[in-house]
Amino acid sequence: MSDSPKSGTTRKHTALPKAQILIEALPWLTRHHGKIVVIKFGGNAMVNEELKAAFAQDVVFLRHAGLKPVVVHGGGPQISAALDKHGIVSEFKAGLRVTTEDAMDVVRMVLAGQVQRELVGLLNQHGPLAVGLTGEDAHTITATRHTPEIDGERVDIGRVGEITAIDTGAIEALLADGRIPVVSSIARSQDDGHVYNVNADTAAAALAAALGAETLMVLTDVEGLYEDWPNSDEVISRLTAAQLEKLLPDLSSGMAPKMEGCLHAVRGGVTTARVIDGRVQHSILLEIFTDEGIGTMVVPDEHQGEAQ
Ligand SMILES: Nc1ncnc2c1ncn2[C@@H]1O[C@H](COP(=O)(O)OP(=O)(O)O)[C@@H](O)[C@H]1O
Ligand SMILES: CC(=O)N[C@@H](CCC(=O)OP(=O)(O)O)C(=O)O
Repeated sequence: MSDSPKSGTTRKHTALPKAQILIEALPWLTRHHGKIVVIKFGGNAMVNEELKAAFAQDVVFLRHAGLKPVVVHGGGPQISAALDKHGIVSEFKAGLRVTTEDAMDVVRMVLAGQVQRELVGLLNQHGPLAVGLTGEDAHTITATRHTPEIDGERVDIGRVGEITAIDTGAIEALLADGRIPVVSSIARSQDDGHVYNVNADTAAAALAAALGAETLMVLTDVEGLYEDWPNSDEVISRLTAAQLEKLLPDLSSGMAPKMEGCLHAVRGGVTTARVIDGRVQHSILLEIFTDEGIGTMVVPDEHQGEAQ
């Protein structure tokens, strides 16, 4: 068959849209160059191997495109499964896991020894890039025992930490060395020396603010913040900090720490905080490098009315 001139023409035609895609990314590449992006990968978004591999590709892509990604991971469902195997029943109060001393050992083992190791391994398939640490390392996250107020009373939920300080030194040194830090949400208390279980959304937001990140991106298992959950799946695409603050008291457990985290981040100087659907392959790249922003974006109040 005379395929040579024809295939040459076909190659030119298919190359053009690919080049266009790359060129369209240019303004975003310029805008985000050198900026820190904190990406929280929720346990519920780690649905299957393909998604985890695509997540790792996206993060490595960002790094090679000149951004500075920092990964903070969750692992709620993975912790619950491991506790179940140990015969420990999972209980949540105010959206936080009631964490006994025995449960804390399991939480630490699953987050630092299992989920973090797996993500570091996937990222490092692309080169010697990822380094895992927990909030315990180099005082990255310091916490004190958290006793949330429920129905007007302080409630003891065990080894759950409230962040009191962030030391960004270790993460900044890794970023300066071209590495991708992968952080597990475990903290140590300087008061009693114990380790504490910290909600991963809260940890990601605190790190984003302390690092002066440009973006906080929270990957979860829904499209974003639904306006009237669970009755409708209408996603709120954009919120100012003030608008979000008004909504916070009505949010239920899964979304509450995420949206509180987004508010904390933008009030702490982060330019945008986004909740996006981690079930969509390459959602990170779509969000950062294209117009097709998906999910819910939170911006500081002074951006009210501005196009993003
Ligand atoms: N307003 C809301 N919009 C979207 N999801 C909500 C809302 N309120 C509660 N949720 C719940 O929050 C869940 C996401 O939080 P979570 O289960 O903690 O995920 P992750 O492991 O990603 O942190 C959703 O699957 C949904 O069930
Ligand atoms: C105190 C507390 O609740 N800690 C969480 C930490 C993991 C987490 O936040 O994981 P996701 O992001 O997947 O929900 C927990 O034990 O489940």
